[in-house]
Amino acid sequence: MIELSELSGLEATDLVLRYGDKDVVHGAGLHLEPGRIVALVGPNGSGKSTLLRALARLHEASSGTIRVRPDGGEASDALMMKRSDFARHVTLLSQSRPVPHGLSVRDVVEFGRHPYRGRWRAADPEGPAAVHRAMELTGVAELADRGVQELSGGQLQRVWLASCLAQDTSVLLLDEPTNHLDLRYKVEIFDLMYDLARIHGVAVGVVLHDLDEAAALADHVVVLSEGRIAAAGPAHEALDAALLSDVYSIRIVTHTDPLTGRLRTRAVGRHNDS
Ligand SMILES: Nc1ncnc2c1ncn2[C@@H]1O[C@H](COP(=O)(O)OP(=O)(O)OP(=O)(O)O)[C@@H](O)[C@H]1O
Repeated sequence: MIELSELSGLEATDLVLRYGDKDVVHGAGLHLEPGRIVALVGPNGSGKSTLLRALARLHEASSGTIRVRPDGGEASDALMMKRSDFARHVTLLSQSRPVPHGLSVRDVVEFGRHPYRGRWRAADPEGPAAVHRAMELTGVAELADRGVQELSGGQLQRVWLASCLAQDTSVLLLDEPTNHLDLRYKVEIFDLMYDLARIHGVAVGVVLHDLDEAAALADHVVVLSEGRIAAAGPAHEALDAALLSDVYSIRIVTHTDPLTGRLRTRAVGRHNDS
């Protein structure tokens, strides 16, 4: 297991992100700390995926800073790091990935070890154990020799997650990771995220649409609206009913579940205003 003291998180400040000449994120900041889960929520098109992709250096920031502290020492400018060095510290499970042709599940999970192999396919003594562990954690070990093209959407999602886990990073970014998953795997992936944060000290940043899931899972919730951070903090603070109603343009009510003490939200439609 990784020592907590060796780990650091990722800190982004004042990120401006654009497509062409259109700004879609206007100066957002985010701090992902070791051992904690940050959920990004917000309406469609509010900039969640773009922000996550920028944190993973898959979308170039027009301005702003992203820093990571790879070895527990001084924070480094992530944008200046060598790609392979950065990939040892930060990984992203993105929303949609093309299905590779002719590859087995094991091949795809092993791809997660690419930052450790280098250009000349150098030895990666920890690779086999990391791949095995990632497949066990995500429940895909029994699929190891199957072609990824044969898999269901949910199985494939777990294979991609296994590939990210094999990368063995201290920052894990997940864009709607429970898409396509049935109830069992959804709960298991949430449990896994919790364990990765709490036991292994990983800094987790996750985009979720379900506000109740965000409230249940995250230490810190960030509400994005039209590319700006509308609220941030513990769920009970950030998920304010009036603010959410404004952000989502629909009436949203909240209450605290008396059994769990967790915040629950409900969008009130025209036919369920009871
Ligand atoms: N490739 C692209 N080219 C141009 N504009 C884009 C592109 N991708 C996204 N956008 C725009 O950027 C804005 C933010 O999109 P983004 O996908 O980050 O939002 P999101 O909050 O993740 O949305 P969703 O909840 O629907 O996944 C939207 O206005 C979207 O139309």
